[in-house]
Amino acid sequence: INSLRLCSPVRLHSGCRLACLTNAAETHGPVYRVNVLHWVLIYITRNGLVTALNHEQWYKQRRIMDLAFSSVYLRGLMGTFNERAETLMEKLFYYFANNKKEAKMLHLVNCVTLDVIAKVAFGVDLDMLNKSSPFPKAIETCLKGLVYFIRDFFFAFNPKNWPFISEVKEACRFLRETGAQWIQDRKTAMRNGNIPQGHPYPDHHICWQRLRMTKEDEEFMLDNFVTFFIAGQETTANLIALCIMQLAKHPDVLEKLKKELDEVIGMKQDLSYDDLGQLVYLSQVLKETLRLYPPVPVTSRELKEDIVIDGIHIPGGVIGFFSSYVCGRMDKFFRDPLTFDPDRFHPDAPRPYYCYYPFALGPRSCLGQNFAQVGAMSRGHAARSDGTLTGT
Ligand code: HEM
Repeated sequence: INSLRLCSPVRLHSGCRLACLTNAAETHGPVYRVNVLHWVLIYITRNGLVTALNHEQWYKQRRIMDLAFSSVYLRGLMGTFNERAETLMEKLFYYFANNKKEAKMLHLVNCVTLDVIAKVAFGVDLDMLNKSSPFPKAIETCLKGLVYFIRDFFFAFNPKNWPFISEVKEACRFLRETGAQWIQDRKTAMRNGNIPQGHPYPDHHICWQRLRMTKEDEEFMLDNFVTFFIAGQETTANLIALCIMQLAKHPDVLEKLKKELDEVIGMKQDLSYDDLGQLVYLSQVLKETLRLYPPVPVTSRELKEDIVIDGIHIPGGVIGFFSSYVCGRMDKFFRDPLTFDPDRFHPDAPRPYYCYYPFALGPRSCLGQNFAQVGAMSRGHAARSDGTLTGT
């Protein structure tokens, strides 16, 4: 309410609006009603990891998931990362290059990241590179809906936008129904003591492990089903696509990277987790891409107590916004900030101090940070200087 009073009645700042909605969700729980003139709006906030407001609930989920994303666990996923990178390279080589066809890299890496998350998190084979599916479009539509909704309070009231809003609702429904179906399949498999064809659900898949599938587990899974696809898929795909774009613009960086890949990987067919640690320049290139193009450019945190920053008093209770995008482009923090220069992240260079946080900082920082980096790096290894596929 305070935020509403502070804002112009015609167009609410998305920040104030978020603050207001966050307060409401905390006070009234996951479903609440807001009356605006004669309109009744029902707000539903789910409890996926990114959006969980209740600390206890978040902490419980995060503890389970931290284990699932640990480096010990990620080691075991290298097979899937390698396999999907290989499929992408085959597609690029045999289909696009051999037929001299233009490849839309963002679409292709979207398919691969989707495949990887579905496989390692849920044990499901989608094979998006070779089969068409409504999945990528549904995720894109949900994200677009989210952005438009945050930008403009009255978006939903303009009849011009109603067809798009129906599309967003349909996309959300599709994602949740698919999630519910996967959970149902899993339960049936557990009940029958077998693993259905095409749905190999051994307990080491991220989201099934440690879950007994109580009603609460099911809710948790469904919320996180959407969370992982939204939080983990597009972000990683954007990172890879933007990195490819930068490499195309900077042949010198590409050459240096190829040299490193040749030296570290050579003709080896599969990358091991330990190989990744040696791909120092590739990691610098990815970091520099994230500096200029952070896939999550803004994050927000509610201040519990009053705080003074740079001599300015900020009262507790307000929502503070942090932008990795803005910090990453400030001359004060990065000299000549618009120049793409991976050597800024050379191991001997001074480390950026609290001005570089593409995965956010603190306890609510990105759960999938290592996962995303391993995923991006294992797709980088195929691009070697001899132009061959890995292993051929
Ligand atoms: C380049 C890729 C990625 C980037 C740049 C990124 C960035 C971020 C950022 C900035 C946050 C904090 C959001 C906030 O607090 O407002 C976050 C949270 C989160 N991310 Fe990522 N992310 C990436 C990939 C992934 C992947 C691959 C997954 C999972 C498969 C994932 C899962 C999550 C989850 C679950 C959270 C919420 C953590 C919590 O609140 O405890 N992310 N991510």
